[in-house]
Amino acid sequence: MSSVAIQQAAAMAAPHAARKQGQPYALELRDLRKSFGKSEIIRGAQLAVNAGERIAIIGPNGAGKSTLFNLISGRFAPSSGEVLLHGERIDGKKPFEINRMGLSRSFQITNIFPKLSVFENLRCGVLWSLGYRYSFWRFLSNLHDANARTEELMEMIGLHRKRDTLAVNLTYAEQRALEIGITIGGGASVILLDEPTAGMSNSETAHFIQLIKKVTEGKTLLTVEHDMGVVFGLADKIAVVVYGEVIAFDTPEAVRANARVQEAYLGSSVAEQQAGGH
Ligand SMILES: Nc1ncnc2c1ncn2[C@@H]1O[C@H](COP(=O)(O)OP(=O)(O)OP(=O)(O)O)[C@@H](O)[C@H]1O
Repeated sequence: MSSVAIQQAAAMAAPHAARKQGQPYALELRDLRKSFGKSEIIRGAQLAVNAGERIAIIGPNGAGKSTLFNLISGRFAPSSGEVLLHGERIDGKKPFEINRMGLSRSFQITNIFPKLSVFENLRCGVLWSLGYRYSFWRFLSNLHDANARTEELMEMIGLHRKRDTLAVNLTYAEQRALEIGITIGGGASVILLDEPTAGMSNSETAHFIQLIKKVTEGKTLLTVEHDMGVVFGLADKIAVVVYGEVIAFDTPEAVRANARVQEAYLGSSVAEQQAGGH
């Protein structure tokens, strides 16, 4: 993506969602720490995300971005500190419990059922979220709603014409769209996407940024991202993670101008990537 396109996309990013007084943050990390053996990987991370904000988490390789996602989504329990979802503690809870509380993390493509159609894949996600696994009778009563919701999702992610296509026969970009459809299918209000455009061409990426914006409208979005075109096109705010700490959390413009960030990571990277046409 060219630097002009990046600036245009940044200008179009949603205005920052304001937090009403007394309302909890959609997601909050308080002095979060995680050690693997003797190595402390996350070192007192702090973050407070308002409902409806789109956040990109960036940082050098090995800074701890994926580990943060794993701590938030419940794959890892923190060594200490707190994770709050809409003001409720979720640290230490299991991934499915956190999912039920309204936070959904993108499934990897390997979690798409390759031999099921687009419709069937999406409906699995929707039915799961409606709780069909607890009761067959509930499953039957929910089926109508689930079908309607699935049709709506298919339209939203632009795969309605591929309704009966098996997931294995979709293009890579279509599979990633399906993955996002499954992630948002359950109606979660906080969505975590791990490098959603990785492996896509420039034109696919530009299209996908718009798709992500559309399907996460009104939701809180966190992405881990390396591509600065995606970061500046998608994010209301950027969290810069360096060595297990959030060293800056601000608007793209402010982060770009932040001396500590430039020194630690971003200055050269943005300049290089923009010059490189990303
Ligand atoms: N399960 C684990 N056991 C031991 N060490 C781990 C584990 N998971 C991550 N680490 C270590 O934690 C550090 C941070 O890794 P992490 O994957 O979170 O970084 P990252 O910022 O996502 O990097 P990248 O941008 O390269 O994906 C690395 O040194 C990694 O080796």
